Amino acid sequence: MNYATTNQQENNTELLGTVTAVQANFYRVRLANGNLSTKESSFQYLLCTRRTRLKKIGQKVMVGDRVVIEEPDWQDARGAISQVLPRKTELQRPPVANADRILLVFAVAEPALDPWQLSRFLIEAESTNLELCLCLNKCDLITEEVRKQWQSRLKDWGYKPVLISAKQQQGIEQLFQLLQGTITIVAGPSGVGKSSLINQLIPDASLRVGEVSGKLQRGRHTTRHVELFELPGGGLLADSPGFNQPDLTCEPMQLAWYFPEARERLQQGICQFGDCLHRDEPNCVVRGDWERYEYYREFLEKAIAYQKNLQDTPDEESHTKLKVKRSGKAQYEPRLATKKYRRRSRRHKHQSLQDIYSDRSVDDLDEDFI
Ligand SMILES: Nc1nc2c(ncn2[C@@H]2O[C@H](COP(=O)(O)OP(=O)(O)OP(=O)(O)O)[C@@H](O)[C@H]2O)c(=O)[nH]1
Ligand SMILES: [Zn+2]
Repeated sequence: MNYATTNQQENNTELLGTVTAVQANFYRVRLANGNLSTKESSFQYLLCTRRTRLKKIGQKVMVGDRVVIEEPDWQDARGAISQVLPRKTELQRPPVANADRILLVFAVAEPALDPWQLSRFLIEAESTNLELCLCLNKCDLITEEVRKQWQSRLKDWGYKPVLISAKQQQGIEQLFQLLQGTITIVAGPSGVGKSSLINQLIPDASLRVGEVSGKLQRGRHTTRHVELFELPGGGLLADSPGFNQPDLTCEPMQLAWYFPEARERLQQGICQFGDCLHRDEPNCVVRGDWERYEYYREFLEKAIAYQKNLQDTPDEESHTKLKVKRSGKAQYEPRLATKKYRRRSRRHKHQSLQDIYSDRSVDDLDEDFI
């Protein structure tokens, strides 16, 4: 028995922890023996279930959630989650609660840095409203001059990138400082060096693989599966398979706010029309001579097309839907046609979005989807 930790219970204080992985109905919880910024990474983990009461009230438990644990069984490292503390932030793709920041990783070469692709990812990251840190990797492959060119170009976009080389371990210390004591989600396209960077940040590979249960092992590339890994200097890091194909699913009216250049203009002036989409409207403060304005126009058309498609064809895509019963059994049922004149509930709209953009498989489903 671990007396050091049980003391917390004897003192009548709650046993608190952070959920670092979720699979089916099990939650791996890192106990809070101190705060996130502690230098000692001697955290204890419990494999927990969720109290029936939480299921009944529909309280979901997400990775990143701060939870209260009851009846810890120290011998078998088990427990039960009895309460989920209020979330600071909540992200759907990847599903992470209380994340502080997105660390968007791109490479300056191999593959070549494509401003259009970078912008797609930036928009996706901006739309989360989390703090955004842009990290440019593989700086060992370019000259000082090219480095400066990128820095200056990105400054005009409104970003101050952290330049690193995971291979030559340059700039890693700067990132360590930044990530300390916070929950960060790593995102970026394939091949830019995310894994190499994570290996630098968390050199002890055993920290990256769930030790509690074989079921919690890494490597399931579904948008639903996400895991938090402990940084040796304190803080938690999540890889984000669900963040790798950004779609322009935001409200067209919101899009301009996700471009720092446009945001600045909107903060300094007012368009004549309240519903200005900053295309050809008279007296628009956003339209103008800034590098990414053309991207804005292009992304806007995509966002409009996406919203239109969502309104027109939510039910025609599939004539069946997956229904998960209270017993946990899943079965396909015919979809009912949505009556054109019936207003769809917000909850329904929300679910449609998720259905279209999650690649979850039947065995990923749990009772949260009832
Ligand atoms: N020159 C150079 N190569 C790097 C650097 N970082 C990573 N690489 C190489 O880039 C390739 C891709 O690196 P990964 O870490 O697998 O990239 P990733 O982003 O995790 O890729 P996915 O797993 O496909 O998402 C590997 O061959 C790495 O050796 C760097 O700083 N400099
Ligand atoms: Zn405008």
